[in-house]
Amino acid sequence: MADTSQAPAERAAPVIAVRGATKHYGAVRAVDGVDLEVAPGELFGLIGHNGAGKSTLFKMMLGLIPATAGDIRIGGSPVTGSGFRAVRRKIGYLPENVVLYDNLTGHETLEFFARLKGAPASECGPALERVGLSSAARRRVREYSKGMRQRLGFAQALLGRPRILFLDEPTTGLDPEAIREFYLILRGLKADGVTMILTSHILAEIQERVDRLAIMAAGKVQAVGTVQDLREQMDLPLWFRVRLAHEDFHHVRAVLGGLPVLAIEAREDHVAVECQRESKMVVMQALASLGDKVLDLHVHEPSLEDVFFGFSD
Ligand SMILES: Nc1ncnc2c1ncn2[C@@H]1O[C@H](COP(=O)(O)OP(=O)(O)OP(=O)(O)O)[C@@H](O)[C@H]1O
Repeated sequence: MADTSQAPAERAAPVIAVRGATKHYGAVRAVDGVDLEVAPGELFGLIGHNGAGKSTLFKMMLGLIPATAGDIRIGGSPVTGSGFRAVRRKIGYLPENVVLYDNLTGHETLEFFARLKGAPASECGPALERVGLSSAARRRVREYSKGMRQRLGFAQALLGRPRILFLDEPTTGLDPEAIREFYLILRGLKADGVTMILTSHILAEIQERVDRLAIMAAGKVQAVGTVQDLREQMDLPLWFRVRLAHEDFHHVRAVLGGLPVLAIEAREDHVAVECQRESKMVVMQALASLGDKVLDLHVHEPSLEDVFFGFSD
């Protein structure tokens, strides 16, 4: 099987290249020898329990805190070098806790950040519109809900038309519709070739949306790859959910006789069949041999949550 755990060498040089990144706070190994590569235009997820080291790694990658050891390059420039200043202009960052000034309006807030970034003030209106805050642009931030504050934080990250986006828990406080809109924006940015790395605790949310992800635990990267790569690395069993007419349930047992299945359970309106991944096709063929008796058939792959607990526990 192809190794997609790291960006393949034949692809363009990685936008983010982390080698042996380490950050110690006294005895705490917040980040402990992390290697990571993010390819141009990739949407990369970083997941892990509270305190796993995600935000610390983000800050190191942005050159905001010095590493105890290791080499971190963004766009080929070491984040500690003088050349990083130019690269930084191409980076947008949404911190975990974005600091906003309650007395400013949403528009004034963006004007403030635009000045800091050297971005034209003309970008502020469109950025607010992009995150759905146009109608609240003249209201003071003190009146903003949690989700509106988060959107405003995202809008500031978009100022200056960044080519690389670091988004630390970007969907915290967003309602389901706003989360969907947020990922639509990311999809548009990805189509424009923007490279993005984001953290999230909502695994179901990022499962279908990131190209690859890394699972961090205790400062280390435990696994890297696509969701499917990680499923295969964990070798978790999968489930078939077979719906038949009730009187036909016994046929399932009959066609699966002698096959390497882990469990067959008759449920209220279906039969659940569990097997290892390598047996998936033989089990599927056996079930297909039931022909018209099968009313419906679903394969349930392990979720990212199943995989996550497998790697991080
Ligand atoms: N400035 C600091 N001084 C001392 N310890 C720190 C500091 N910043 C982070 N840590 C420690 O480093 C470890 C990693 O913290 P970090 O904030 O990077 O985790 P995280 O994965 O982002 O967690 P969360 O999901 O809760 O945001 C934790 O044990 C934390 O207490």
